[in-house]
Amino acid sequence: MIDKVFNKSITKQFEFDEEVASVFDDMLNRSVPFYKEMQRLSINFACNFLNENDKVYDLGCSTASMLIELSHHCKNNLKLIGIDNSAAMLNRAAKKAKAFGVDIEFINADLHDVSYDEAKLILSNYTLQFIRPLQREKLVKKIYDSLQDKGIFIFSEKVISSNSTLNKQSIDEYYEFKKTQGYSEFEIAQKREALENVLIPYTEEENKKMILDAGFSHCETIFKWVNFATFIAIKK
Ligand SMILES: Nc1ncnc2c1ncn2[C@@H]1O[C@H](C[S@+](CC[C@H]([NH3+])C(=O)[O-])CC(=O)[O-])[C@@H](O)[C@H]1O
Ligand SMILES: O=C(O)C(=O)Cc1ccccc1
Repeated sequence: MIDKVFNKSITKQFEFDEEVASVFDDMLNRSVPFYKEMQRLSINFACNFLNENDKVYDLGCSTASMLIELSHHCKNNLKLIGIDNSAAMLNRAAKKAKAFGVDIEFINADLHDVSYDEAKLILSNYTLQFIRPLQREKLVKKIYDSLQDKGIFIFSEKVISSNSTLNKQSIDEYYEFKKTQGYSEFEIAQKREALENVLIPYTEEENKKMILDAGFSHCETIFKWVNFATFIAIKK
């Protein structure tokens, strides 16, 4: 379904509710520049590290697009687990996984409340940005602790620039992108307001510092378009 969520006047904060879930795949494809390319690159990098029966978590899996694509592209059998605190998202995720014949365990919970088993790969695309800063650092430490040795954390985030001129230009560039995707100025402004204080982006440097502070030995940006970035972190 086509995303028209912000075509009408909205006064509440952004939420991953039934209405957003029902149009989510379209929303993400039209709101995240090069979403499919980011997904393709993340999967290719991930597959190089994965072995038979490895455990993979997707934190904030939404409608499970990433896990379904991963299962299609990796030659190994994987144990896939998707976690999200939106029941509306997981309903759609379960239906999609079934339709594509992919076996995924879904956990409807807050990312802070889950105790993670040891995993080879943890994915989290565009989800840490919704976690309050102090909690975010704690969650990343938990992610680090849950990974096996040589485990991998691949995540994507909307980022800001520490240079205010470039930051403003980046926001303008992103809004031009949204216009090319068919969003009106009204829809763009409404969503911007709804996301205020809900989506809290870090700079690329702050993201890397958070990762290294958690104990990871390496963090690399594998993809970046203006204010959207994908990182790969390696546990020694
Ligand atoms: N504390 C939390 N606990 C659990 N889930 C959460 C929490 N906070 C947010 N979420 C969930 O994180 C997801 C973020 S969307 C991820 C896209 C996906 N990764 C994709 O690549 O398709 C990104 C976006 O919409 O920008 C939503 O499904 C929330 O319900
Ligand atoms: O659409 C936006 O303005 C964004 O910043 C990206 C986004 C995409 C999907 C849900 C929330 C935010």
